[in-house]
Amino acid sequence: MKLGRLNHIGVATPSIADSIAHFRDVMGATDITEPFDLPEQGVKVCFVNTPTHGGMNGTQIELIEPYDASSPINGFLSKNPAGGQHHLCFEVEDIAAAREWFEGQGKRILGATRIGAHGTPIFFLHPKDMMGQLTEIMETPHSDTTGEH
Ligand SMILES: CC[C@H](C(=O)O)C(=O)SCCNC(=O)CCNC(=O)[C@H](O)C(C)(C)COP(=O)(O)OP(=O)(O)OC[C@H]1O[C@@H](n2cnc3c(N)ncnc32)[C@H](O)[C@@H]1OP(=O)(O)O
Ligand SMILES: [Co+2]
Repeated sequence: MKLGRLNHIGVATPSIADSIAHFRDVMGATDITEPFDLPEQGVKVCFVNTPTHGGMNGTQIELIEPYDASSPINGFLSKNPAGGQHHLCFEVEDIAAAREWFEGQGKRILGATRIGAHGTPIFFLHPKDMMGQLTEIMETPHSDTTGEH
């Protein structure tokens, strides 16, 4: 396994609208996507694009707000009512090979591999097996990927 690009930092928030105002007005963000719903993932999502560097897109801040009462982030927000850093997402070239690697390492994978907010396959690794860090693994978007973000 080779460490891939840090695609995004997931930040849970009770209010995407408040977080957008914060990143725009306090942090000076100029490139923020329109929020969109991912009901199958239980979240409303919005991306704050950070500046590019070395010709590469900057790591995104992925703002996530619970979509409904069954959202997987409700537990986190009940413990962290103001929100905060929720997960890290690293890119891999081959999601199936990555899944095999982490299974071989005895790391708990949370649910099936599914299509994430970038339109490519993703899975999550349990924080308790990942040094306390909820970790998302995402297949690198390629030019033919249908992802919108
Ligand atoms: C997929 C769309 C988008 C994308 O990028 O494409 C996203 O990233 S959406 C992100 C939201 N979806 C997920 O996070 C899916 C995976 N997450 C889960 O299945 C749950 O959140 C889970 C199982 C990690 C935690 O669920 P919950 O908090 O309800 O369970 P527990 O209270 O039993 O938590 C167990 C244990 O883990 C600690 N915990 C929970 N969340 C986190 C976290 N984000 N970072 C670190 N640790 C976390 C929690 O405090 C418990 O620890 P304990 O010491 O036992 O109290
Ligand atoms: Co994510």
